Amino acid sequence: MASSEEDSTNGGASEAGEEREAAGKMRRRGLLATAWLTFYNIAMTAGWLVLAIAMVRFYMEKGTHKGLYKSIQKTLKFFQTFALLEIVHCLIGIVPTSVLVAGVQVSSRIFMVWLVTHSIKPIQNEESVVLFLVAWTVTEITRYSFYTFSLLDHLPYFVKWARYNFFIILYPVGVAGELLTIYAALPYVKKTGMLSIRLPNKYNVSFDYYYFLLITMASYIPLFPQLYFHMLRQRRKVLHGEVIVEKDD
Ligand SMILES: CCCCCCCCCCCCC/C=C/C(=O)SCCNC(=O)CCNC(=O)[C@H](O)C(C)(C)COP(=O)(O)OP(=O)(O)OC[C@H]1O[C@@H](n2cnc3c(N)ncnc32)[C@H](O)[C@@H]1OP(=O)(O)O
Repeated sequence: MASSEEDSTNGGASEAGEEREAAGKMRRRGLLATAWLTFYNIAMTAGWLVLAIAMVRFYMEKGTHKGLYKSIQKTLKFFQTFALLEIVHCLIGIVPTSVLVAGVQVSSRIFMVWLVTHSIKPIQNEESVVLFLVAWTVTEITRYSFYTFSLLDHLPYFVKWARYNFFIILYPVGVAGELLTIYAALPYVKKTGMLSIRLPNKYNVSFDYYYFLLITMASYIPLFPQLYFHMLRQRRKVLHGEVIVEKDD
């Protein structure tokens, strides 16, 4: 497997430059933050790997996706909820990712895990759930191993390539899985009135979860392209070295 060093076109000079850049990043971030991020990324890579293995094993043993979500839900909830720390990392400035970009990405996942798939049991066996689970799992194994290897300053070129190419397919697949799952939940939510607050009540407030789901689905239309084009810009910057002047995300 080629390494980032092999990837360089300028041989030794560029290699030394990369090492200086990595050392500079570590100094700016601090030893404690670097140690924490290394632990965090290794734990998250391991967590999503466990999830991937569990999914493959389930499918090989049962030959169906029915029951898959139930069998992996605890691991999924734990690691996806743990990812809330990513917003904290941005807020305290130990990673340079935009709080807004990370916030939209993580909160939409938390929403899918807790307020859709966990709460609406009849949809747990939908094929669309498998679609987003597979997209998320492959993405996260690649992303967290990319961060880990980068922090350790030994990034294999394949991991870098995968981080900035897989998303081209996996992002639309994941989003399609999420939207189809919410869509499948709509009739059940409408029929049961779950998670909704009806008037009259002593607080005089009403909330309709059915319409909330519709609004959430609609919000993918402006938000998803922004995340996708953000990733395409990152791809050009990291893989092709283009200098990109980013507007505030
Ligand atoms: C309440 C309800 C709300 C609902 C809202 C609904 C609307 C939602 C619409 C959108 C829905 C999206 C749903 C998502 C679906 C899926 O995920 S499908 C599967 C495919 N997904 C992807 O491919 C995800 C791609 N996204 C990402 O990779 C990131 O999450 C990102 C934040 C969007 C992009 O990140 P990016 O700007 O490229 O930067 P980073 O990778 O974060 O890197 C920037 C620098 O920061 C360093 N860094 C970041 N994190 C770490 C870390 N944990 N450890 C160490 N370092 C880190 C990174 O190395 C970079 O450093 P430099 O190299 O120095 O720049």
